[in-house]
Amino acid sequence: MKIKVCGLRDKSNIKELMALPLDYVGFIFYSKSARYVGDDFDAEITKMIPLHIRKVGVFVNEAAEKILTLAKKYQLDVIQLHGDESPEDCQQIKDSGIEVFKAFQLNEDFQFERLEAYHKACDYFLFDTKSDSYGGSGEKFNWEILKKYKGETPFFLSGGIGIDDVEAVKAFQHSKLFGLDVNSGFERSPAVKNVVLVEEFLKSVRKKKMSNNKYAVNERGYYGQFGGAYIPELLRANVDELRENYLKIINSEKFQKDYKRLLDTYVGRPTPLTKVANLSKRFGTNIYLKREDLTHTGAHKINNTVGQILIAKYMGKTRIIAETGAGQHGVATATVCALFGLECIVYMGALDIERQAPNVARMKMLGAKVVPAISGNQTLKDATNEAIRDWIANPHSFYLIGSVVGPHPYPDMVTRLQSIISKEIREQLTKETGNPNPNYVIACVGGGSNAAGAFYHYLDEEDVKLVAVEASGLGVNSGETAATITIGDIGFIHGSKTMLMHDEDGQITEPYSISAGLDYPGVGPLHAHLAETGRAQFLSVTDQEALDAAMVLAQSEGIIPALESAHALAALEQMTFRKDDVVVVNLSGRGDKDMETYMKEINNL
Ligand SMILES: O=C(O)c1ccccc1N[C@@H]1O[C@H](COP(=O)(O)O)[C@@H](O)[C@H]1O
Repeated sequence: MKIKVCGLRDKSNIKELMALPLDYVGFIFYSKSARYVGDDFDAEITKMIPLHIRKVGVFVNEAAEKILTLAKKYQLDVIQLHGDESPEDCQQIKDSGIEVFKAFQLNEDFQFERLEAYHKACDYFLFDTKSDSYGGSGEKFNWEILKKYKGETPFFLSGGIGIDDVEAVKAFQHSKLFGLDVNSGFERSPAVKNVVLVEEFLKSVRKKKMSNNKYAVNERGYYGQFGGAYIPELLRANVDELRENYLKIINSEKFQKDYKRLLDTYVGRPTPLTKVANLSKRFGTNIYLKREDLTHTGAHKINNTVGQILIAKYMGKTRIIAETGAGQHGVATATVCALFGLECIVYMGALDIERQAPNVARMKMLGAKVVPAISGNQTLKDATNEAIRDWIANPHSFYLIGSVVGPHPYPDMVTRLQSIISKEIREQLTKETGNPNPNYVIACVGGGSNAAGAFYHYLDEEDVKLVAVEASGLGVNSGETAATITIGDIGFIHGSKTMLMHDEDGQITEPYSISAGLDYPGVGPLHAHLAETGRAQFLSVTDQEALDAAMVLAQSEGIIPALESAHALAALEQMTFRKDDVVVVNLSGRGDKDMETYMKEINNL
């Protein structure tokens, strides 16, 4: 929720307010207002305002020429029009490249149809109370009226909002509510705000709503209708042992201390949140990359293997089994087994062993035994079957799964271990913009572990739009795809009920994507639930679109992304953003491992 504090002019008061996480500050250029900045307002005052706080000039029926002159002098980012300005007046300001807020004074008789002519000409509306003055009346209106507002343009709520309105504000819901504009309700005297009260208001309004756990796993291991533990009887004891222990261990102080120490000193966390200027310019917004590519081993997978190896140790397990497709999870598992001196057996389809020679060599160098799966298509699915067979035969082993898939508790356990990603994003954005919540979090989805981690702390923050990007391979209808949510159905795979791709006989189909990490015929049950409830938007990106996006990032920012992450980047091309949106893309891994593919697929490399 964006917060604007309006009606400022006193230099020392403004200085104090600048220490608060505000989004907008407003200056009244209407001479009949008690908050009028005055004819000789010092332009140095607006210059000292940090760039991330946007400066709004408030005008009433003023000539466009004068507005634009003052906008230049005071470096205003936004013009708020509070009089009887027409859509053409708004458009004229907008055409000059400045953002426009148009204020409307509401009462029960307000005709919302009036707004239709303004949508194109305004960036935001501001709904204030109908009064004899043009604004700043300190009067509230009945917010219920806004149920009638069905327009596209997001709005600020305004009109006499004060510290006593915190609960009402938190309870008020409207899909187009963008921010709050506060003014006379926080004044010591005209144009001088009570900084302590403003700070208290900010904290209370932004305090994380008590999680309603709408998207969390329930005690039976389900996300809505998805999840559960559909496993052979022979596996029951192993899975139950893990289910009974994982939360106790993860929540223990000792685990938290050991896990944090490893994340900080071995994995290399926190990973940076990089604002990418050239990409931001390209998409006309503010793009940040969460740099999982900078972790040890070069991808987010290590957050999970470090956590699971600790859980295995605490459970007294000495033998680790894993399956791997392209070898990345195998390498991350072999890495932590080497670190902890544990036996490591990695099952891998015989065909994948042939295709992924460097990763096979890495696993061997790290001391793991790589066992070929020679049944079926000799790919990931067959490797998983072998790993499960091994687990049944060797119950003292720990089966280390690499994504938010498999029977409960794996999806929840892996999500929690990856949630460090969104925990850090929140902390880093708070420092950077004053607000922990971005407008968008975008991540690629195969099984879905990097996306689950990037989404986790935002699941109940409905103002943050979650975007999951699947690999559509050669196209969603080409038969050569991995876009499970887009073309799949409900079914059962790897011990859980979820969405998967299957043929007419119900057989799971072989997925295809240029990116090995997205080449999976199912998706974690959390993501199936996010898709079904509409909490996350699912987009799909072809091989070619991902390759193009990888080139754009490499050549505009000097970062070569993993092919998986390139899918998340390519989704930017399918979306439209506002100038002041904050967009976080989870850059799940680095591109070194994909150089062979890039060299094969991109001309002149
Ligand atoms: O604040 C003023 O004096 C003012 C004068 C003329 C136009 C707009 C003005 N302020 C805006 O009015 C609303 C509501 O303020 P309040 O909370 O009721 O005091 C707000 O958008 C101010 O930006």
